[in-house]
Amino acid sequence: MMHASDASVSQMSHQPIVATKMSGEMDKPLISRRLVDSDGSLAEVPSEAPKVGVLGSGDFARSLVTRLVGSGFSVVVGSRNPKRTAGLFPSAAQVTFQADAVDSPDVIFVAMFREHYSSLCGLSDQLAGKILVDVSNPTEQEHLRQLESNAEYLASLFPTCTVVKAFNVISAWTLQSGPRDGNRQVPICSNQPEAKRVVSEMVQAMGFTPVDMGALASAREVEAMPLRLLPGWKVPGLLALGLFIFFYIYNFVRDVVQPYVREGKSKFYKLPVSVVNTTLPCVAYVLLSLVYLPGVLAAALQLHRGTKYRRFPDWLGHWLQHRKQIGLLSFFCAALHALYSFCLPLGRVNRYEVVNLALKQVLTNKSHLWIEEEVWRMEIYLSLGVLALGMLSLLAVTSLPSIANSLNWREFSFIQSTLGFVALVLSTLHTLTYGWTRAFEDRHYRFYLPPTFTLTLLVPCVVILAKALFLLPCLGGRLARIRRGWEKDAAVKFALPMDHALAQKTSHV
Ligand SMILES: Cc1cc2nc3c(=O)[nH]c(=O)nc-3n(C[C@H](O)[C@H](O)[C@H](O)COP(=O)(O)OP(=O)(O)OC[C@H]3O[C@@H](n4cnc5c(N)ncnc54)[C@H](O)[C@@H]3O)c2cc1C
Ligand SMILES: NC(=O)C1=CN([C@@H]2O[C@H](COP(=O)(O)OP(=O)(O)OC[C@H]3O[C@@H](n4cnc5c(N)ncnc54)[C@H](OP(=O)(O)O)[C@@H]3O)[C@@H](O)[C@H]2O)C=CC1
Ligand code: HEM
Ligand SMILES: [Cu+2]
Ligand SMILES: [Fe+3]
Repeated sequence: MMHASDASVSQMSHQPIVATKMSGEMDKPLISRRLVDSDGSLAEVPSEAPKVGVLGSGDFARSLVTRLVGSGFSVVVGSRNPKRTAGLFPSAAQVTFQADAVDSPDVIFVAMFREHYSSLCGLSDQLAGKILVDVSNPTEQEHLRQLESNAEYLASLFPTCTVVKAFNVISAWTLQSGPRDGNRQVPICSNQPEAKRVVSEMVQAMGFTPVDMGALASAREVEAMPLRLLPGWKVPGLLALGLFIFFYIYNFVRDVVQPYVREGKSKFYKLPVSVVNTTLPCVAYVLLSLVYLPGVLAAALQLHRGTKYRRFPDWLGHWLQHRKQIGLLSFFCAALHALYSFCLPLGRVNRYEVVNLALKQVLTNKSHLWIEEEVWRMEIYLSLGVLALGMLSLLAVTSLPSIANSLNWREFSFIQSTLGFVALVLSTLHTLTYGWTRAFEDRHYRFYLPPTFTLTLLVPCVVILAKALFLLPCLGGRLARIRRGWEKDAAVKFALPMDHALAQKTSHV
């Protein structure tokens, strides 16, 4: 049995303890971190570092051993070919044959792949009664194919051992560099609480945080954890991708196909920058409006129901929870849009167009090209775009946990809710001043398709109008009351169990 503190005590004072063994009990360190066990009984001060076995000599085994040695454990590695592999391990670790390695430690890490577990069956007598730690990760295909988790499979091969699932979510790299990089949490499960406690304490001694996941039946779930790639981002990511594809095709048809079909002009040069820079802002803008739409829907639902004490439908609850990801994706697209916009004047296209225009003017003998309205429109929409992006950057910065933690709840919600909405309004003005009268001019309808920006305006305008409506005293006051707990049917109805049963019997609504 070993404790986190046992391990760290022996790590810090390994030498003195070894020395005291020879010179007698009196010379033991006066202050030991753990003289009394949690149950009140006197705990033995460990006379030597706790011993741990590791089977396997691969990447994971090497990192694990390095970390274990660094955390004060005495490690013995079991390899099929110890001569060849000994050089790969820190010199403090003992590397020997599998059969020799499993004899003395009570805890043995199995750092091998599932398909090789059965090769250990010859050791089952020696392993009897010990704790086996399963660190394995299935691949996606294996996980789908096998109903039984790797850990349960190991347990079925060694019924006399206690299997603990742990460390599979930690990469070999994180193990080696210590818990400074990457995830600190190590989910643990096992059918035996005592074994789970022993391994939890080792996890802690190694600088990680154990998370109890219950019985070994949860191993399948624990093994699925590393397979999940950015769980909260899947739906928002697909949404952004879907919008991108839609708007890209739409703009491709309008800006490239239509001129080619109708006038035989080749405008394929627009594909890398121009079409992308018409697509990205539309995606950013629509995503931004989708961040604020669910709040409006929630408010409308509360107004309609006259209470806030009823659960939102699942789709709305889910949507509300994914706003952060949708918002950050919107920010990402908007930032790319800004960069692309800055790049537009750098392209050849721009230079040729400027020169051609200049030449045309010379030929038609016009000297001063200056359209006051165009100038103002440009200046204003650029300024609005920059302001909107600035606001969004503020939201993005405050979504970093370290910064969010330094704000109080009101500050955070002011930035996220109020300034975020201001960003939506600024983006709308940016889009409107960019679009200007284009929506009403026939020549901008190519193949009867309206200019792209007109498509994006629908949702944001609904959100802005709804927010304005909620500011009206009649609706806003009611909403504020509902959110403070007021209910439409003010009298709270108490139903005695008997009444309830009666009501059920009599009414068949
Ligand atoms: C770049 C960027 C980064 C973002 N980062 C984050 C982030 O880090 N974290 C995050 O959460 N969001 C983030 N978002 C999403 C978005 O900014 C927030 O969700 C924002 O709070 C939404 O504002 P809202 O006014 O629509 O909704 P809410 O702030 O939810 O409020 C809507 C209204 O409903 C009320 N209300 C809210 N919840 C309840 C409730 N349970 N019961 C009763 N009334 C309620 C409020 O009082 C408010 O009046 C980000 C967005 C962007 C664009
Ligand atoms: N690499 C990583 O970042 C992570 C790995 N894991 C898990 O750790 C386990 C080991 O992974 P990793 O170290 O990367 O794999 P490797 O292939 O690098 O190592 C596997 C080791 O298994 C040993 N072994 C024992 N019996 C056999 C056998 N019959 N055939 C082949 N090898 C055998 C070998 O050691 P020897 O030749 O000395 O006997 C070998 O070094 C896997 O279950 C993996 O899912 C979990 C989390 C992260
Ligand atoms: C530094 C910030 C920004 C700059 C410099 C900028 C610049 C531009 C430019 C130059 C255009 C015209 C593109 C073209 O000619 O095809 C444009 C259009 C547009 N911008 Fe921005 N913008 C910025 C920020 C934003 C933000 C934050 C949003 C919204 C989230 C946004 C949404 C749009 C939209 C929807 C269009 C119309 C696209 C179309 O239909 O063609 N912009 N912007
Ligand atoms: Cu989800
Ligand atoms: Fe103990």
